[in-house]
Amino acid sequence: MSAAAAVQIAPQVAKRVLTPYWSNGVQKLKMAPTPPPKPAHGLTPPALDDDIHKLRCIAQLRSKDKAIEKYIYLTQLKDADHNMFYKLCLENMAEITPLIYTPTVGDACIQFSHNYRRPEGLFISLKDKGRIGQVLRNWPRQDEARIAVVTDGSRILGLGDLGVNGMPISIGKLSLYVAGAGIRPSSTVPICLDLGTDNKKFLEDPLYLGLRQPRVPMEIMTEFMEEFMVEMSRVFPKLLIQFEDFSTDKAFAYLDAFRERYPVFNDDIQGTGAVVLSGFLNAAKLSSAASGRPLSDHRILFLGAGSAGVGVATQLMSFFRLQGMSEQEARERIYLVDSQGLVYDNRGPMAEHKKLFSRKDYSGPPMKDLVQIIETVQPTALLGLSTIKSAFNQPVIETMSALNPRPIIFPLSNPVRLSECEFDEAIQWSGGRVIFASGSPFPEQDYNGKRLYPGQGNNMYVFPGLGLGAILSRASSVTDSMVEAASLGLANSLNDEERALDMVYPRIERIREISSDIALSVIRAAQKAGVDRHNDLRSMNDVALVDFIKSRMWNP
Ligand SMILES: NC(=O)C1=CN([C@@H]2O[C@H](COP(=O)(O)OP(=O)(O)OC[C@H]3O[C@@H](n4cnc5c(N)ncnc54)[C@H](O)[C@@H]3O)[C@@H](O)[C@H]2O)C=CC1
Ligand SMILES: CC(=O)C(=O)O
Ligand SMILES: [Mg+2]
Repeated sequence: MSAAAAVQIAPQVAKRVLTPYWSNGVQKLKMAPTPPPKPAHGLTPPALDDDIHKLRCIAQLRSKDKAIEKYIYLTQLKDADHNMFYKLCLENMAEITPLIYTPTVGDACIQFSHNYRRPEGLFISLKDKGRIGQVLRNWPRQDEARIAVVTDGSRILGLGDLGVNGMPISIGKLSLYVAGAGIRPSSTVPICLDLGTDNKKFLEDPLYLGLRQPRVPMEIMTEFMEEFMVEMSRVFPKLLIQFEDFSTDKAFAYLDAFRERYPVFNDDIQGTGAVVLSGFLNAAKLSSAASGRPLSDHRILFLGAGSAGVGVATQLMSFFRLQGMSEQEARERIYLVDSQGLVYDNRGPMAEHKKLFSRKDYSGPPMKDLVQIIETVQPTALLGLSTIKSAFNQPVIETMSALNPRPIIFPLSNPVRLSECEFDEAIQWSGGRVIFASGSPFPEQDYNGKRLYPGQGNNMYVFPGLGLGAILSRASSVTDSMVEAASLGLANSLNDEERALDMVYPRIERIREISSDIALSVIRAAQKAGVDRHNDLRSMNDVALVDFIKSRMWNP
């Protein structure tokens, strides 16, 4: 924020919007997302040098024992010197991503109200209904805004309803937009909506920074969301919106309600669908090479039928359809299991989002035991989006391994402590044959003298490139074809070395290169769908377009 912009904000307004309500004067107002200019000569030590300072910063980071302390250090570094923060991110992606994103961001959310130090992002609460536009106009960099990550805190990772403590998830995702796709930091807008919380512990916590009331009914939230989206499009006409970590009912409802009207996508449904399809395609190649089974013969079993599980199932189904299967054939490849067991028609009433994949070919008693379900379904792939730690136990993995020479097992729940299994367990119980990807990172393992690499099946591989492509093409909406293009762009981005190591996702260190490939595919898909508004890009060939994409990436 420029100094001029800072003085235009009446202090009492800035305080209301840019600090959570509960800070109530306890907190001194200080807004500084843009770093101050370089201090004049004499105001820094004589031997301060950027390259050496980088070593000093990484040493300070590594000197902290706890991940949450490292998170706090990095947050302060981002405030004080965002160039240095992003330099460290880009040069140490594998080390820093787990600190600014899952798993550590989960703890940062839980502790947000306790660790809060200074304003970052926009907080919009139920109390702002009727004047949301006025609140949005308090954002200091309106003209520059290109991407907002918006959460209502109702389902943060697998941690449940965290209310206004969900803000760090919007901040963390946007840091990955900057690091991973070169989105300019000043064009990112983290937003947390406060519609109350049903988290009893937070409601009783005197330090909790959100409204002290239960979540409002869906009808009231929908009126709020309508006003919010209209005002967002007025105040930020060039903005792409990513909905993040809304509870499943809201995630589907608001994606459906707004996706035709505004450039918006839901990361948990669509981003996760895209990233898991991509990893599944690479895993299926490895698995099919061992079993001789064609892609059309794979059967995928999901543990978890929420926004993420059904989002992935939908993406897989649409891919199978592109391969020439009928809708029914494609649907029949997929089996959902939720907290009540296998999802099938005769089980009784069920939520709308599960109906498409509800089985019609089973009508016996409820089937709850995962081993029994695996023996009945005989899946080639087992995907976990259930938030149930250790659900993929030894009998489950042994049963998958008895059925498949190379079982595909993806425990995708976040953060790491909710993962359905760990990498070393999956290796031991499958005799080293597992093809593995998880939502949060696990370390590489050695088994029988061979190094094995876990994939990270996390939407962080997709949303930066998808967002970059949508922003550069000025897409008026985010179509299914753009999401699919992002997924296939990622699947094709493995290089020879990664393929030789049986990896299903590329190394995270290559994220910039991957994001530019994904952005190219997304822009082409937007053009094909006719939703692009930057028509000059149409006449560029792919080489010129990739050069253009790279030239638009911000570098620290
Ligand atoms: N790897 C990635 O990129 C992503 C991972 N996720 C993770 O996926 C998880 C689920 O997210 P959502 O679908 O939005 O949540 P959700 O709460 O809507 O879905 C959870 C599902 O698991 C089922 N479930 C709960 N207990 C179960 C049990 N004992 N046995 C079988 N099923 C059970 C529920 O019935 C529900 O269908 C979260 O941990 C989230 O962090 C979400 C998005 C992206
Ligand atoms: C990765 C992600 O978006 C989630 O766990 O919700
Ligand atoms: Mg999410």
